[in-house]
Amino acid sequence: MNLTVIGTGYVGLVSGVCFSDLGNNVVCVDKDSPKIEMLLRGEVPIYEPGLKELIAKNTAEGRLSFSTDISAPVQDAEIVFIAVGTPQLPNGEANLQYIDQAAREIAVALNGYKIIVTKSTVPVGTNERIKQIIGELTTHPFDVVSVPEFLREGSAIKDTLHPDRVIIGAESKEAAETIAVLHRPLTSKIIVTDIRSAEMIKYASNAFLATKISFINEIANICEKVGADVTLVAKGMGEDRRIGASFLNAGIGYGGSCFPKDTHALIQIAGNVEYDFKLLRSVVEVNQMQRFNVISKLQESLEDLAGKTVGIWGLAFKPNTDDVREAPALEIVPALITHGAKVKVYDPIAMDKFRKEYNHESILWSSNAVAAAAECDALCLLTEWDEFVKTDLQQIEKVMDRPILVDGRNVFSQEQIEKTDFTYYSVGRPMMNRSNAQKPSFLNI
Ligand SMILES: NC(=O)C1=CN([C@@H]2O[C@H](COP(=O)(O)OP(=O)(O)OC[C@H]3O[C@@H](n4cnc5c(N)ncnc54)[C@H](O)[C@@H]3O)[C@@H](O)[C@H]2O)C=CC1
Ligand SMILES: O=C(O)[C@H]1O[C@H](OP(=O)(O)OP(=O)(O)OC[C@H]2O[C@@H](n3ccc(=O)[nH]c3=O)[C@H](O)[C@@H]2O)[C@H](O)[C@@H](O)[C@@H]1O
Repeated sequence: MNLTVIGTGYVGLVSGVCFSDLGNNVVCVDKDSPKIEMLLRGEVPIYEPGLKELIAKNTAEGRLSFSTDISAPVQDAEIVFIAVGTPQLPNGEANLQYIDQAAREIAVALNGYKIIVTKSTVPVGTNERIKQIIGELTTHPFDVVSVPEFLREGSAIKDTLHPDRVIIGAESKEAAETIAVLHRPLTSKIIVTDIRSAEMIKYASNAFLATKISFINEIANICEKVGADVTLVAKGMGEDRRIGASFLNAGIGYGGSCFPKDTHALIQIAGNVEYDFKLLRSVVEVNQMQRFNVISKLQESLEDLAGKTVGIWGLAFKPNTDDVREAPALEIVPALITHGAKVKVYDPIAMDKFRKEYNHESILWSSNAVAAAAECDALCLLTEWDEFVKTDLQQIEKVMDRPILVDGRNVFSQEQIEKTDFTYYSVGRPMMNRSNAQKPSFLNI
C-alpha cells in the first residue's frame, strides 16, 4: 500500500519505517525542514536502537522517503497517518493545534478517497473534530480512523513490529477492514471498536501503567519504614497473573513525553465532564514527590548539601533513549543546585539534549561514569543504563571523596554492595553494605 505519515517524531518515524520494512511505500512528512534534511542525509534525529539501519535499508530499497511537502505524498497515498505531537497545555489539557493544522493541510491536499488514521494520542472526541475540519475544506470522500500507538521509546521497533494488540476505532467497516489488513502482518490480536472507545483505550492504558508505578512507589516508601524489601514484594505480587510482574519497579517515578502529559490530560478529560478523577490525581502527586526522595536521602547522609559535590549517573528519562522530556533529572539536578551543591553529570547518550533543556555554571559535564563519580561526596543513579549497572563499584568507591550511593532505580544487588563500604540508599529496600548486610528473606530460594 502507499502510505504517508505526517510528523516524524518517535511515533511517525518508527511506524513509517516499520511499515516500509513490511513492504509498503512510505513517505514521512515533517514541516521541520532541518529534521527532514537530516533524514535525507541518512542521519536520525532520535536515538533508537536499530532505527538508523532500518532507515538506511528501506531508503536504499526505494520504499521509504522523506519530504517537507505534504501535498504530493497525500495525493499518492491510500492511507494518511497523523502522528504529530499533542503536548500539554499549561492547564493540563492536550494541545491540539498541530492536529488541527495537519487536518487542514490534508484536507487541502485531498484529490480523492483516503483513509486518515490518527496515531497521535488525542482526547475523546478529537477524531470527530478532525472529520469536521477536513469535511469543511473538501468535497472528496474520506474516512477517519483512530489507531492509538503503544510503542515504548528504547524498544520502539520491537513494540511496533510485535505489538500486544492493535486497536482500530472506526465508523466505517470498510475502512476498519483496510486498516486491519495493513496491521495483520504484525499481530492477529486486532480489536475493532468505536472511535471514542479507541481514544479512551490509549489514555486508560497509560494512566493504568502510571498507577502501577505510583502504587509500587508508595509500597516502597512504606517498605523503607517497616524494613521490608519492595523488590521482593513486587516479585511476590507479580507472580499473581491477575496483577502481572511488569511496571512494578519502584524508583524515582515515571518521566518521559507521555505518562506525565497523558495522566494530566485524562484528569482534564474527566474534569470537562465534571468527573473528579481522584485516583489519577494522587498518582500524579505521588510521582512528583517520589523524585525528591533522592534529595531527602542525600540530606540524610550529607546533612547540608551546600558546598558538596554530587555525581549524577543518567539524565534520560529511561535507558536506551536520549529523550529527556519530563526526566526526573530535570528536577533533581536544579534542586541540588538550589541547595548549593555542585553537580557532576554523565549520561551515555542524553547529555546534549539535557544541556539544551537545562544548563548552569554549577554543572560539570563528565565524559564517562568514573569521571562523574570522581571526588564526589555522593553519587546518585537516576537512569538504569547498562553501563552503570555493570560498573565495578569497588573502583567507583576508590575515586569518590565519600562512599555514598543513592540508587534511584534499585539496580545494584546485595552481592555488589556487600563488597564495598558504600553507604547505600535504594528505593524501598533495606540498606546493605559490608557491615550492615541483611539477607532478603525469600529471593533465590
Ligand atoms: N513518543 C512516544 O513514545 C509515543 C508518543 N505517542 C503519541 O504520538 C504523538 C507524537 O509523539 P512524538 O512522536 O513523541 O512527537 P514529537 O513531538 O516528537 O514529534 C512530532 C513531529 O510532528 C511534526 N509536525 C507537527 N505538525 C506538523 C504538520 N502540520 N506537518 C508535518 N509535521 C508536523 C513536528 O515538527 C515534529 O517533528 C503524540 O500524541 C504522543 O502522545 C504515542 C505513543 C508513544
Ligand atoms: O504513550 C506513550 O508515549 C508510551 O508511554 C509509555 O512508554 P515510554 O514513555 O516510552 O516508556 P516506559 O517504558 O513506559 O517508561 C515510562 C517511565 O516509567 C518509568 N517506569 C517504568 C516501569 C516501572 O516499573 N517503573 C518505572 O518507574 C520509566 O523509568 C520511565 O520513566 C508506555 O509504556 C507506552 O506503551 C506508550 O506508548
